Amino acid sequence: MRFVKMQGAGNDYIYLNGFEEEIANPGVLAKEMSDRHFGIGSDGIVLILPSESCDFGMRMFNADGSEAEMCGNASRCVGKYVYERGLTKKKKIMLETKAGTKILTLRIKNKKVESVCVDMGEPVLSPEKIPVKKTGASVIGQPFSIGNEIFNITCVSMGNPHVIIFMDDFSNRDLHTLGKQIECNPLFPECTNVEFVKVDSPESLYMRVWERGSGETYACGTGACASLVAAVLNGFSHRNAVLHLLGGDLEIEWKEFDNHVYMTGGAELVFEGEWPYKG
Ligand SMILES: N[C@H](CCC[C@H](N)C(=O)O)C(=O)O
Repeated sequence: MRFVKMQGAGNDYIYLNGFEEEIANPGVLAKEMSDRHFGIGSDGIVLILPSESCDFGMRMFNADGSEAEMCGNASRCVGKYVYERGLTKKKKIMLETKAGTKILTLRIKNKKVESVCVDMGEPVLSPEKIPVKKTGASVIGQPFSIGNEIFNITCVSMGNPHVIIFMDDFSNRDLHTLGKQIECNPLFPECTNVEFVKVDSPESLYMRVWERGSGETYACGTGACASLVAAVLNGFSHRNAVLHLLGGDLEIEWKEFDNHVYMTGGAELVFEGEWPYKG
């Protein structure tokens, strides 16, 4: 099976072309391929698929084999893949995901995709839709205790669940332990992605992420969008800010006129190859 490994802000996935390959058991494949010692090594796999309602479809599986509704960094890489490999000539691409249709706008330079802006849609704040076991219209800066510490949490869905914790400094914190403890806490019936955010200025935020199903990754596009929304709701940032992640920067804007969040960033090919059929 042919595969392509790509990364967006260091969030690396293996992309499989569903137009050419029969991909049975993608969850099992995701676990095997993602293994950094016995496989190719990645944060998960992404299937690029035909779609009846859109130009293309995308499905994404975490490194543990679980399927996520949406992946921001992968959506930009899919844009680069389909354009540069001649699957489309369009620079505005409708992408079907489990979290609805996302619109990609490609910026092209010398026939290459230089960056992609994704209309990520509206953030979801209602606890039962995220889901988070809380009452009320939203969860913004509410206390949540883990071990003997109390954190203020803000919950946002960008098609997939996110909990955002603002910290003055996360450089000497054990985010792995904290991330693991929060990811499948009973408060989150479908588990959650966890973002730790340090506000640098109203236009600049530092973020680290513990992803549901993949652990710490270098970046998370939906997480960056959710963090910006959380920062605005808590009065920490403007509606347009740069999110600095371990693997690079993303520009996020939560527009007032349509309530949609727009994410702009790069997408890069790492390498491609062939995966042997096993069994
Ligand atoms: N890294 C991805 C999100 C993966 C989300 C996944 N870990 C889940 O929701 O289970 C992004 O760029 O948006």
